[in-house]
Amino acid sequence: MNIIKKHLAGYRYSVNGIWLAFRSEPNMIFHFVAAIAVILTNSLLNVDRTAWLITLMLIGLAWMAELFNTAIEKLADRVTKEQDLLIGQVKDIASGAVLIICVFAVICALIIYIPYLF
Ligand SMILES: Nc1ncnc2c1ncn2[C@@H]1O[C@H](COP(=O)(O)OP(=O)(O)OP(=O)(O)O)[C@@H](O)[C@H]1O
Repeated sequence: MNIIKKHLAGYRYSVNGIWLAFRSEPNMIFHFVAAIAVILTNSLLNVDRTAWLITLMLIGLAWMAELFNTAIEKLADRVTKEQDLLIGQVKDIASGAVLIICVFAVICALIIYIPYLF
């Protein structure tokens, strides 16, 4: 019973983490709007099951990258808020991870949607 309680408490912390990221990171709103746009486009174009799977995975990966980026930024700010070369590099690399998944998501979206449009 204790194990189940602990496990369920873990979900509460995780959901709290997602909520905190939404509150502290404006980019999360962008990712949310992009996810809604993708879901609407998929429905309007009536895309096949594979396209749904790929786009949903990309949404998940983009959100995951943004959450890691937000966590790393917070940790970096805890280390120091002074200008620091390494902290700057750490933040740039974390934000680069988000950019990479977003660029590949756009490329995948073009490959998936273009045949449905023309
Ligand atoms: N303490 C620091 N020392 C050196 N450079 C920093 C420092 N804090 C931030 N920077 C630089 O400023 C950039 C933006 O950092 P900031 O903490 O404002 O993130 P942000 O604008 O929320 O980024 P993101 O859009 O990725 O969420 C970093 O990528 C880094 O290049």
